[in-house]
Amino acid sequence: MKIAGKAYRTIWLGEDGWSVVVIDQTRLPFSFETVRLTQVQEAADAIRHMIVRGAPLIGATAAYGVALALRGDASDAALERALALLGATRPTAVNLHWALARMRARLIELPETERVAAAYAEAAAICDEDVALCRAIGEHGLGLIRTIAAAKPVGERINILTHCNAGWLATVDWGTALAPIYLAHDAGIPVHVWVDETRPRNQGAALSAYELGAHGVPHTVISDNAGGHLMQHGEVDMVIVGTDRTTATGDVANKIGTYLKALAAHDNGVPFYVALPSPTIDWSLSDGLAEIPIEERAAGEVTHLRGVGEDGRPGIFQVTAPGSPAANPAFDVTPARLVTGLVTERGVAPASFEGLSRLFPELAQERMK
Ligand SMILES: CSC[C@H]1O[C@H](OP(=O)(O)O)[C@H](O)[C@@H]1O
Repeated sequence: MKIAGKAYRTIWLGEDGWSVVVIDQTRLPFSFETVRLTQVQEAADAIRHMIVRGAPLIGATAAYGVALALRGDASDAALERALALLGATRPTAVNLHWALARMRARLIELPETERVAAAYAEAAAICDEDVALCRAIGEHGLGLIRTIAAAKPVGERINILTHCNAGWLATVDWGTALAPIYLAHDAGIPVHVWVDETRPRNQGAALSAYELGAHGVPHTVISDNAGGHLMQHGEVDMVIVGTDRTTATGDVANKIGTYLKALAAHDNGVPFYVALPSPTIDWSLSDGLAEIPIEERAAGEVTHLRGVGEDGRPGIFQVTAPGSPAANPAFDVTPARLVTGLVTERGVAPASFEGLSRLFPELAQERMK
C-alpha cells in the first residue's frame, strides 16, 4: 500500500540483497521508521516485541529469519536451532508455525550448499503468495460489501466495524479484514470504518487508523466498549475482523475483545465476518476454546500506554493505579456459531468443517489422513 504516495510492503530485502527490512510498527503512527534485520535473533526479537505483528507478517518474517540463520551456518543443527528460536516467539498465530514447517520441508533434504539460496527463495515466495491471497480476500469481501450497499439507500454510507489491525500492516500487503474495504473505497462505494482502538496495544487506534487515513478511507476511532452501543443503534452494517488461527471447524482466535464484538453482533443481527488466508487455518484443531494456545503478554502493556505527550514527544505513560496487578491475555476465541462467514482467497465459507473443506478439499484431505 502507499504511504505519502510511495508503495510499500511491510517486509523487503535490503539493498545488499540479503538483509531484511521491516517497518517498525511500534513507532507508528507518529514516526515511520524501518529496522534492518541481519541475524536470526533480530528477526525473533522483532516478532516477540511486535516490531512486526499480524499473523501473515509474523510468518513472513520468520521465513526470512531462517534464511538469515543459514547464512552463517547451513547445517541441520543450525536449521533446527533457528526453527526452535523463531517458533518460540509467539504461540497463537498459526502462520508462524506454518511458515517454519514450510521452510523446514523445503530445506531439510537439500545439501547445505544449496540451502541459503533456497531459503531466500522460499521466503520470497511466501511473501508474494501472501500478497496474492490477501488481494483475493479483498475481492471476495468486496462482494459482501456490494450486497450490503445494494440494500441501503443509494449514497448512504456503509458502516463497517473492525477490531485490532488486520490491514496491510498485518500482512505483506493488502491486509485481510481491510482488503475488502480498500477495494470498496477505490470502487467508489461510500464505506466508513468504526475502528476499535483495541486495548491494550492499540493496534486499531495506532495502526488501522494510520493506514486507513493514508488511503483516504473515512473512519472513526472508538473505544473498545462503544461497538455494542453502535450496533444497538443501527450504526453498524457489518463487522469484519482478521484472525491469528482458525480451526478446521471455524472457531476463530483473534485479538482480545473480538469475542465480545461477535456477541454484540449476534445479539443485534449484525453480520460478523472473519477474513483469513488459508495458511491461517489450523486443520489439526476442531475445538478452538480448548485447543488454541492464548498468548499471555506482559502486564506492562496494560498498565502503561505508548503515545506522545501534548508536546508531541513520545513517551510511555502509566494509566493504572501504582502497584495494581494486571493480566494481559492477548487473544480470545470466537466460536463458529457466532461467525456469519469466513472470507478466504477462494470465496466466503460458512464457519464449519463442511464450509472450509468445500473450498479447500486438498487441505481438508490432509486432516482426514
Ligand atoms: C491478519 S492477522 C491480524 C491479527 O493479528 C493481530 O494480533 P497481533 O497484533 O498481536 O499480532 C490481531 O489479532 C489481528 O486481527
